[in-house]
Amino acid sequence: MEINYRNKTILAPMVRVGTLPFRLLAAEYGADITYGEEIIDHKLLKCERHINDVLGTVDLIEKGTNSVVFRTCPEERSRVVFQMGTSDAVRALNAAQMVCKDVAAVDINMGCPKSFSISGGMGAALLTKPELIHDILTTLKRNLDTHVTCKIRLLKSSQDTVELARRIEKTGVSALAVHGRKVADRPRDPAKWSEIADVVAALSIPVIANGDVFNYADFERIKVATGASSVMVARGALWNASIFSPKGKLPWEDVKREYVRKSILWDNDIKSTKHTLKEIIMHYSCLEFPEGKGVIKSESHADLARLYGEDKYYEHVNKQRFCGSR
Ligand SMILES: Cc1cc2nc3c(=O)[nH]c(=O)nc-3n(C[C@H](O)[C@H](O)[C@H](O)COP(=O)(O)O)c2cc1C
Repeated sequence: MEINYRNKTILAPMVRVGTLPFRLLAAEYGADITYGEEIIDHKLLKCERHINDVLGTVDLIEKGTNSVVFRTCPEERSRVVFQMGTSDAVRALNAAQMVCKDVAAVDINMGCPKSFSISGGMGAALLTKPELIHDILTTLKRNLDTHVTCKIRLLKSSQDTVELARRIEKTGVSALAVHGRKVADRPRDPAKWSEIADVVAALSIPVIANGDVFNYADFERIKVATGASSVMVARGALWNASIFSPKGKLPWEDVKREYVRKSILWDNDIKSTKHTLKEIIMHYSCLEFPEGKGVIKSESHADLARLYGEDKYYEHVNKQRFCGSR
């Protein structure tokens, strides 16, 4: 299925946040492309693909468990990007083949600075191995009938980043996302939009600019500053997914409630729902207050539905499921 990377607003990959309900929420507010959370190839290879007739979803479930590693639905097929962590071309291909028919693109994470990624030779560890990057991306490109992209961080100098970006472009990827921070930078350090601009100027494929977009107006600002036509947002969307709406942000309480409803509807992993809610609450309020304590104590979506006064909706969804439709 065709996905066009020019002039797009994009939900960034976010671990434990970017599951189906959050992606659908962002899309409802206007996100054109929505990335899933990073999933490691080893984990995907332990999964089986299931059609979930009750929810109308495709689920990748870890064998021998009930754990849903990835859930998607036909409604998002044309815009969902599956992001993978890998350090090996053949393993990446085997894993990608399990999902490529259900998603619009496969993206390789080359920016994660966390030690679990680096120690496994994944994420930002790839940035210093251009040969391996080439091997992984060309193997995927040659063998998959879907878009292949990757997401990088900035290297030590702008010249180094541009050199790597040029090598990546030669592999035939459809787009390159650039997070405007270096591996050692912290999230509070400002993203270097000028160094993203250097990459945009050097490439002809679409470059997706990422870093420090917190309002709808920032989409235009980063486009002007970098020359990139597409923009990716992580924290700005996590805190208020209606950032994608040209009409302006909705109150965060309303967005949070809609997220709870979608999590109930799509039977989200409760850990992911709680994690996302906690992140939102911590940004605007405090986990010590009754709402935060209530989220921490909740063990199921039934508990969360009670907390947010959505018990009727929860009952309705369950009745519908019992009757055979979502
Ligand atoms: C909660 C959270 C989880 C993240 N998980 C991922 C991930 O799975 N893969 C990835 O490439 N980047 C991940 N990132 C990095 C973001 O995609 C993005 O590059 C970074 O936050 C900068 O964008 P921002 O300034 O809009 O937040 C994550 C960021 C956050 C805040």
